[in-house]
Order: sequence, then structure tokens, then C-alpha cells
Amino acid sequence: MASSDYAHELHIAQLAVQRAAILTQRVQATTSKGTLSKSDHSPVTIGDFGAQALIIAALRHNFHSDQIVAEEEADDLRNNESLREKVWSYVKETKLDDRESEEKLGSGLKDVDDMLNVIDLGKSKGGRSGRVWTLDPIDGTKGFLRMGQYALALALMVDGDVKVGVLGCPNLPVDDTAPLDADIGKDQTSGGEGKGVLEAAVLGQGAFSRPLTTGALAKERKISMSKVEKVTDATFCESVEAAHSNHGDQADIAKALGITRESVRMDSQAKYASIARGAGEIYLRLPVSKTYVEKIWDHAAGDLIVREAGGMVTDVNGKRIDFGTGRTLTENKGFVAAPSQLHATILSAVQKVLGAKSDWEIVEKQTL
Ligand SMILES: Nc1ncnc2c1ncn2[C@@H]1O[C@H](COP(=O)(O)OS(=O)(=O)O)[C@@H](OP(=O)(O)O)[C@H]1O
Ligand SMILES: [Mg+2]
Ligand SMILES: [Mg+2]
Ligand SMILES: [Mg+2]
Repeated sequence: MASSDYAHELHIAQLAVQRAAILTQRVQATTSKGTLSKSDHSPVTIGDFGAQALIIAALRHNFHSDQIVAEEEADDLRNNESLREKVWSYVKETKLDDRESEEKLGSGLKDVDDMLNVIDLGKSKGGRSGRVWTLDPIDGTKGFLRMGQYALALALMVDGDVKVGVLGCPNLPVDDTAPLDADIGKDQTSGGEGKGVLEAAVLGQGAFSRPLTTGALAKERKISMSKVEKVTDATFCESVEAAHSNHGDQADIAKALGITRESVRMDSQAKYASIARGAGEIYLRLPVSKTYVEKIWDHAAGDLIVREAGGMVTDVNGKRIDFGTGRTLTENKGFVAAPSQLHATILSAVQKVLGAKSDWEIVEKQTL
């Protein structure tokens, strides 16, 4: 990647994600992942807390005055000494095995209290002005727990626009040309051989992938979305959980498009990472709940990487995703990510299928 705008931010973001992925991989390999249920009943683990602490520590060291919007907060650790100590033991032991790279991430966290405070630096409001990092330390925690796909997602927004995006996907194949395997979202315990990819993009500079390592960054390769011209030849991916995206609507849309291949289900922004390198074409995420508002950290990195790889990402109304609205994406409903040459066709099928549903209130009728 050209060393120009945001080169330093990109470099640090990739090293920070790579270091935190060492921790998440160690936690995923153990049977005791320290799972807690949050107030919304979603899980959080030692891996989520530990990765958030390590990545924010690197951001604090390098970009002291930037805002950070991250998913996790430290309250559950303040009230739980044994879990707090477990997280701390992982955090203090995790280092890149390349000294120069590790030094770039800073001198580290002083003690457990420093770790808790650093985790809580992720409580910023976000918004449309200034530099804001957004972090999902483990996206797809359910996938992480079921030994499937998950991603460490970090992005930098400036004045509400995503400028840098990084996705660490420890369980995706290293090989960018590997076809989208129907079992990709399933059990990944059989070994880490050939797995682990780090994808990144800077606005206007293209998208790149490199093998995830435990030290210095590996050599990068340019990636691009699929060149498939006929939508009937496309494969689409979707969430595993039926509660996170509407499998029924997505199946109807695929049918309307004449897609006969079965959808590939996998957790996390590994879906964006896959289509960004041409493994599959489409990522559909249509809302199930009328009240759930999506979070910026679940989409910012993936959105930029897909767009820089030659794709388009919009909501179901065809609007670009607006990341300047704070911690949540209040201006967008549903996600349609696809290669540019197919996006209009897919969007029109999405609108036709949703428009025909009498209970579809989220998509304003006048915009369909
Ligand atoms: N109701 C509802 N609707 C839509 N999205 C929701 C919902 N509840 C949670 N979430 C967010 O979904 C994130 C995981 O998305 P995935 O695509 O990985 O889902 S799945 O695990 O494949 O089912 C997940 O991210 P993580 O918490 O980082 O795992 C949540 O932020
Ligand atoms: Mg997430
Ligand atoms: Mg998460
Ligand atoms: Mg979560």
C-alpha cells in the first residue's frame, strides 16, 4: 500500500489487531472462555475484554487525543475479581514476537486498574466531527464460542467518514483464492494450519490482505470483489443467527434473483472479508426486529474494505451507510453488500420482496 495518507494509522491498526488476535486465538483454544451474559443477553468473554484492552492500549499510546467507540465496557470486570484476573493474565502475557513491532504499540498497561480504565476509553459517543476509532474486539462472539468464524474489527473515521478499516479473521483461509466453502462457518477446531487473514483498506487506496502472523506484518496482496456478471451465478452469505438477519426474506430475495446456490452462513464481518476477496459475491443482512438498531463497530471496517475492493454497500433504501450518527446506525436499515456490477439488480430485488410484505414498516414505502 502506498505510504501516504493514514499510513501510520493503518500500520498501527493492523499491528494492534494482529497482537489482539494472538490473545483471542489462545482463548478460543481453551475450554474456559469466561463467558458472561450481558444485559441484552448477548455473550462476552475473556477474549472480547482482553482484545479490547490490548487494542485500545495501542491506540492510546499512538493517537492519544482520538475518540474511541468500542463495544465492551469494564463494569462486569470491576464486579468480578476472578474474571478480571484471568483477563489481566492474558493481556499482560500477550506480545508480538517481533520486538520492533511490539514497541510501536507502546509500553503497555501498568496494572489491572489501568486495564479497566483503558477498556472504558471505548465509551465515546462518536459522531460527525473529528477522529473517531471504532472497535469490535470480537465480532461474532457467538461464532467465537461455537468455534466458528469471528473477526477483530477496527476502523478510523474522520468527520463521520471511514478512512481506515482493518479486519482480523483468524479462522478464514489464508488463501485469498480459496472458494467460499459451505462449511466455513462451522467448527474450525481441526487446526489453525492455513488459516488467519488480516484485511485492510484506506479510503481511495484499495483493499489488501495479508496472512495473520504473530510478529511483523506479512507481505500484502491486493484484493478485489468477484467479477461475476450474471447474478444467477452468485453466492450470498448471511448471519448464522436467525435473530440477527432475516433468513426468510434473504431466501426470498435469492429466489427472486434466480440464485440456486445455498447461502453460506457464517458469523461476523468475516462475511465482508470473504466477499471483498471474491469468495462469494453478496452479503445480505435484513432486519428481523423493528427496534434493533445496528452498531457502527459491526460494519465500519467491512464497509470500507468492500468498497475499496470494488464493491458497493448500501442499506435497503440504496443509501450509503452513515457512520457519523454516533454509536448506532440510526439512519440505515438493512445491509446490501455486493460487487458494483450486481448491486443495482440485487437492490431492486430486495426492494421488491420487502415492498410486497404487509408488515414491512421499517423501509419507508415512499422510498421504494
Ligand atoms: N437483534 C439483532 N439484530 C442484528 N444484529 C444483532 C442483533 N443482536 C446483536 N446483533 C449484532 O450482531 C453481531 C453479530 O452479527 P453476525 O452477523 O455475526 O451474527 S451471527 O453471529 O452470524 O448470527 C453482534 O456482534 P458481536 O456482539 O460483536 O458478536 C451484535 O452486535
Ligand atoms: Mg459485533
Ligand atoms: Mg463484539
Ligand atoms: Mg457482542
